[in-house]
Amino acid sequence: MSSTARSCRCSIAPRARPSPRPSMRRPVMAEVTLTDISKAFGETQALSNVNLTVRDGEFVVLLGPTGSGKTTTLRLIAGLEKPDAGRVSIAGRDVVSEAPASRDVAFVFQQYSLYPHLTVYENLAFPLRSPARRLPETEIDARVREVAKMVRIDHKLENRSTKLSGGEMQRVAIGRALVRKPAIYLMDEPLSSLDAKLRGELRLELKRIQNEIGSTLLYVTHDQVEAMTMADRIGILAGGRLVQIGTPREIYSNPANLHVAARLGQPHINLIPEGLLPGGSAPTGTKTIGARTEHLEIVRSGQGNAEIDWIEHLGDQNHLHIKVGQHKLVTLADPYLAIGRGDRIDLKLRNPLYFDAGGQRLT
Ligand SMILES: Nc1ncnc2c1ncn2[C@@H]1O[C@H](COP(=O)(O)OP(=O)(O)OP(=O)(O)O)[C@@H](O)[C@H]1O
Repeated sequence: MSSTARSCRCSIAPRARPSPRPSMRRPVMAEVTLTDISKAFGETQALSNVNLTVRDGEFVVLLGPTGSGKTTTLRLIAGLEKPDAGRVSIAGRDVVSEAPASRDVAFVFQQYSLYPHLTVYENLAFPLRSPARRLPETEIDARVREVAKMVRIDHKLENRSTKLSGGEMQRVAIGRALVRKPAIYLMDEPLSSLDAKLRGELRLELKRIQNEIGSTLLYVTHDQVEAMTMADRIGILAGGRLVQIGTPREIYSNPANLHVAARLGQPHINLIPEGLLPGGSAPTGTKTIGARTEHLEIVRSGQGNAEIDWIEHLGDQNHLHIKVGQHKLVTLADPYLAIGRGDRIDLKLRNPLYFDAGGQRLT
């Protein structure tokens, strides 16, 4: 894994965190570190030499295609799997030999695993009622009500969990992790079973809550919009390796290789051979050029080097499908751009991304 050494062209000022409410403040510092972690299941190498630090209070999102090792990473931290090699430490303590219950982590899964016969109140109180905790009822009650307010389910405390909508159930599942105040929250695609509108709403809620309580959170998703909007840093996993970690802006603007470049951006980055389009100045060894919308200049011209093949109307924006010889590119365009199917255009590159034959970024 390599933490990208490239400097970000657009630096992002650290965000000020609001002070957490006194009762929700976490009792311990909670940095999580994976050192040289490898894990195989039979012939499948799920993770190879993964090094990752989630800093205290940080929201890190692991993004990667199916089978890239995201869930395995969470399960190793939670103690549900043992690494073949490497160390897992939480708050400076090596936890590899500790049982899951002693690790002080809370796991939220994709499917809200609520107790259907219990009310929302009882579901939220459940983790606080373990014999090991022995919390007084008054404290349990105060915590349940505070968390219910935080996840905006306080108006349904007496409802059976089966009487809730999908979004409400997932709020309860998140609330049930929050009541425990663990050192770290691990979330495995907690929003993926919800419809797009709810996902958008809960995305904002989750970010707000994490900001409010300043918790350390490692979150797994396939969804680039979730990663871009929620993460302090995004870690890109591919084939069991952490190929890059950085702020969303760094990962988007300064991808270390073709794989990372293709993970972020809508429409997908256009990957074209060097020499296909004029403009830019390719360094020696360039094989492939990565061109997003902001790297393409379009001028209408009767003699142009490209042709508009198709226009997809998305409402606020259009996707222009452009043909350059045998190659097809897609770019975003203003819906008012006076251009139509079959029009010829001049297409030029403007500071695109350059990659060598091995797919590594060149600058
Ligand atoms: N218990 C297991 N037994 C055998 N193979 C496993 C097991 N758990 C994971 N794997 C394999 O390890 C690899 C990584 O799996 P993992 O679930 O971590 O990927 P993922 O990135 O979370 O995928 P998805 O997005 O589909 O959940 C995959 O090839 C998977 O098939």
